[in-house]
Amino acid sequence: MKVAIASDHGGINIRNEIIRLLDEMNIEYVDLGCEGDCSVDYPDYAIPVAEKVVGGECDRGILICGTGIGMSIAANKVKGVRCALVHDVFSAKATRLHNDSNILAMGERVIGPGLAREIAKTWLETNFEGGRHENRVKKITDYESDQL
Ligand SMILES: O=C(CO)[C@H](O)[C@H](O)[C@H](O)COP(=O)(O)O
Repeated sequence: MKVAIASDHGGINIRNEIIRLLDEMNIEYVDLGCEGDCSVDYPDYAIPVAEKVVGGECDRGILICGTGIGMSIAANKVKGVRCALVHDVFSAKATRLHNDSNILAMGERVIGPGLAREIAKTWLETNFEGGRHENRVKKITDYESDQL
């Protein structure tokens, strides 16, 4: 598995924590910033991560900003992205099992690094359940295909 990861200035500490986790899990990753700690715009980071995932260069993406909301909104504009904004371990597991989410968004002004690490670990280790969920996800991708 290869992961694309990025944050804005509001998510640097959790991004560093998740990079440590990826190293411990021997998961390959590409870090798309942000560099330094000055104020940046979350779409400039969400969209490149999303494009790496839907383009096939990476299998999954992880995005962190202050709330995770801006990152998830921006990433979900990219066709093929199913970005889940998650702040608890139950939802991290459920969104992989049921939604086959391919990007995880979290907010550093919402949760601490310890919980973020548990969420990311669970999300990375959980496989899509398929079955009844296949057709539900297909309805989303079919809708996307019908868009311009
Ligand atoms: O986009 C966001 C909210 O939806 C992120 O939380 C950003 O990190 C946040 O908006 C940045 O805010 P700041 O006041 O410019 O640091």
